[in-house]
Amino acid sequence: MVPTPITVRVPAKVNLHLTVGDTRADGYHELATVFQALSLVDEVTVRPADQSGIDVRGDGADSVPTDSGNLAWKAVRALAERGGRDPEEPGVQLSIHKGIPVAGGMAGGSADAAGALFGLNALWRLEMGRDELLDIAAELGSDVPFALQGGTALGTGRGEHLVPVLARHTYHWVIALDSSGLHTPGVYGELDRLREGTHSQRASGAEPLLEALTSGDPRELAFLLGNDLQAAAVSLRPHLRRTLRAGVDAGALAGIVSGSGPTCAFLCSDSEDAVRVAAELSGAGVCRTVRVARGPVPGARIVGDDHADRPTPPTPPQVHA
Ligand SMILES: C[C@](O)(CO)[C@H](O)COP(=O)(O)OP(=O)(O)OC[C@H]1O[C@@H](n2ccc(N)nc2=O)[C@H](O)[C@@H]1O
Ligand SMILES: Nc1ncnc2c1ncn2[C@@H]1O[C@H](COP(=O)(O)OP(=O)(O)OP(=O)(O)O)[C@@H](O)[C@H]1O
Repeated sequence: MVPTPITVRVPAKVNLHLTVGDTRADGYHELATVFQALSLVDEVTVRPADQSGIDVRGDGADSVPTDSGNLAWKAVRALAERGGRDPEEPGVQLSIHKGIPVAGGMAGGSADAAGALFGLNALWRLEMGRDELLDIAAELGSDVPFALQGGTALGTGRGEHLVPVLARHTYHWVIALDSSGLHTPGVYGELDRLREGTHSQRASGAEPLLEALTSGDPRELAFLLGNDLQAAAVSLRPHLRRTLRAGVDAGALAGIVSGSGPTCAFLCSDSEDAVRVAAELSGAGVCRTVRVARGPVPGARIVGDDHADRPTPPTPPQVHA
C-alpha cells in the first residue's frame, strides 16, 4: 500500500525577550531568549516519490532554494542518517507552502526543517521520540528545536536548550512584513560592530517578563518586550524606526523587531484592537504588508490529526506554573 502524504503545520516565532551575550569559541553568541509561537504558519507535505524533489509555493517562494540548500532538505538527510535510511530509496517529495516571511526573523526555514523532521518521522514510521527529534533539530539550526516544540519557551545556549513556559493566555499580534529580508549572521555581525569598544546596553534578565506572562495582562507584557538584535536590525534598515513608531501610533501596546528582523511584531490589547491596528498600519505605507496573528500556538503538528502521532514526552520541567 502506498503511504498517504502527510502535511505538517509549523508556526513562526517571535522572541518576546532576547539577550545576546558574548561570542563563543564556535562563533555563536550565548543567548537568553523567550520564544512565542505564532499562528503564522508554513505547511510542509512529505510524500514518497520515485525521484526526490522540493517544490515551494506561497509568500516569498521565489527566494527559497529548491535544492540541497533548503533547510528542510537538510532535515530529510539528517533524519535519514539517524534512522538508518537512504533518503533516495524510495525518494521523498517535499512540498512547502510558505506563510512565514522568508528571511524575516521569524524562523521560516527552521519551521520547514521541523516540519520535515516531524512529517518524515511519521511517514517512515521511525517512531523517534521528542528528545531524539529535538537533538537532530538542534544540529540543523538554533531555532529548529523551538519550531518543533512551539508554545512559549525559555531558550538558552545558542537558543536550542528549551524549557517550556506555561502561558495560559492568548496574545494578539500585528506583524509588519518588510519588502526584503535580512541575513541573520549579518545582523549578529552588526551587533558586534555596534558593541565594539562600548559598554552597550543589554536587555535585562527574562524573569520580569516570565512573571508578566503568568498574569496574562498584555499591558504588563508590552512594557517588558526587549530584543538586543533590534538596534542592529534598525542600524541596517533605518526605516524600521518609522515602522515601529507607526505601529504604536496606530494603537499597539508596543512594537518590537522580531528576532534578527526586519519583520516587526506589535502586541495589541485584544483581537479587535489587532484588526484595527493592522488596518491603520497597512494604510501608513511603512511596510510591504501586515498580518494578524495570535500566540502561543502549538509546535509542529500533523494537519487533521490534532491529538495522535505527536511523540509523547515525559512532562518537561516548566517555568512558572
Ligand atoms: C535570531 C534568532 O532567530 C533568535 O531566535 C536566532 O538566534 C537565529 O537562529 P537560526 O537562524 O536558527 O541560526 P543558525 O542557523 O543556528 O545560525 C546562523 C548564524 O547566526 C548567528 N548566530 C545564531 C545563533 C546564535 N545564538 N548566535 C549567532 O551568532 C551565527 O552567525 C550563525 O552562523
Ligand atoms: N525552507 C526554507 N524557507 C525559507 N528560507 C530558506 C529555506 N531553506 C533555506 N532558506 C534560506 O535561508 C535564508 C533565511 O531564511 P529564513 O526564512 O529561515 O530566515 P529567518 O526567518 O530570518 O531565520 P531566523 O529567524 O531563524 O534567523 C533564506 O534567505 C533562504 O535563502
